[in-house]
Amino acid sequence: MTKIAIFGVGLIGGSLALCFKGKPGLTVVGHSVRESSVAKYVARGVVDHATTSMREAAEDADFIFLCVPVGMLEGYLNELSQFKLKKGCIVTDVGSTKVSVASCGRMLQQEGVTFIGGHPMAGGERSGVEAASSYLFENAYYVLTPDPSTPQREVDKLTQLLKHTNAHIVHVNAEQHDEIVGAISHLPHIIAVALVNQISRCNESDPLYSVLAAGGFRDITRIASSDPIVWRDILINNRSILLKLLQDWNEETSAFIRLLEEEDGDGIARAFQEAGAFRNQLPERRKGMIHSLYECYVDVPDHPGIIGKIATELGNDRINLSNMQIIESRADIPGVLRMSFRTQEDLDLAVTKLGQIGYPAHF
Ligand SMILES: NC(=O)C1=CN([C@@H]2O[C@H](COP(=O)(O)OP(=O)(O)OC[C@H]3O[C@@H](n4cnc5c(N)ncnc54)[C@H](O)[C@@H]3O)[C@@H](O)[C@H]2O)C=CC1
Ligand SMILES: O=C(O)C(=O)Cc1ccc(O)cc1
Repeated sequence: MTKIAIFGVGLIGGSLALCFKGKPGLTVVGHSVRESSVAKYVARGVVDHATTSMREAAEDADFIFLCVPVGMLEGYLNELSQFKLKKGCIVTDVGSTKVSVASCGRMLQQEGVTFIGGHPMAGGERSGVEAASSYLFENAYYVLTPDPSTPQREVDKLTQLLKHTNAHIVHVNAEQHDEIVGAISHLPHIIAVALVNQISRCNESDPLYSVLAAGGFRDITRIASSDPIVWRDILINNRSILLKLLQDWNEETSAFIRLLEEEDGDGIARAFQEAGAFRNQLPERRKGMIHSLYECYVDVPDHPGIIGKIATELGNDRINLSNMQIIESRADIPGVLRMSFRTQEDLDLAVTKLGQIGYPAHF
């Protein structure tokens, strides 16, 4: 049996565990510092076995995945370096930054043990094992950052195992990773949080802000609901890159201030044209870092029986609904049902099916 130990069975660790569990020849052990979490992992069927003992989880493992917040990785690597790990063991992490962990990985100087940094570029604003899903990484990029001295055989072993995630494995240099991910993921999280907090302050004097912010504003700021501890650690860890990016951001907003002060309509239109041209050529179908919302809406005037009917019809066609919610439900107005799916494919299938059964979807 190949033993996989997962430290931190939350959104990412739990999703990896679900990708590996039940596959022939693999056994998955989860580790948590808390007894109550250990019981929960087993009860939810996410792992084959769980323990609060780091030694028990690590010592005869073939693969060790560190899936804890970025600020904890150094401590975990330090502790692992005190144990006698199995010869041939591969230790990897899933942290959202890669430069600092690469240097900590060098602490694992045991013969036959290899550290390879990793980052599955998929996730979401929810956290904890409750949000874990075996579909999370499907069609997403999974970055590995082996250094030039890492034996190719070990990189191949990890790549082979990660095939169970159905992600697309890519190799990126750790420095380049942190710069790009800083720009396309960390900076947008900061901007979303700042924007939501700005509007929240407006809302204190006029609650109509939050009423009208339903829908579009809520959707474009989804990532502001991400886990505070996970994101505290990411931003602190990548702070030098983020400080530079925020200076560039200040220049972008200053340029807009000037365009408005000078009532430069052509300049504003040009900014939209340039942004649109770049954005329109971004790849659409592959899952990016910040995941898309695969959602549609259906009017349900007579909703009590119809919700069950729609769920059953989609289920019969094996279309996986990830969430379903009535967002208007008063006697005097028609109900609107919001349906969320995990993939574009499920959404496309659902839209076709809904049309066939007389409930055309809108977006
Ligand atoms: N959330 C996301 O979408 C993504 C997160 N990541 C990375 O994955 C790692 C784990 O993140 P998630 O699974 O989202 O978080 P999570 O909060 O769902 O899971 C974190 C796990 O670490 C454990 N843990 C151990 N020590 C902890 C401590 N001192 N404080 C808090 N939790 C502790 C928790 O019990 C939990 O099992 C992080 O390094 C993050 O940067 C990578 C890709 C996507
Ligand atoms: O909520 C989202 O869509 C994300 O941005 C998910 C995410 C969070 C952290 C990562 O390192 C990678 C992906």
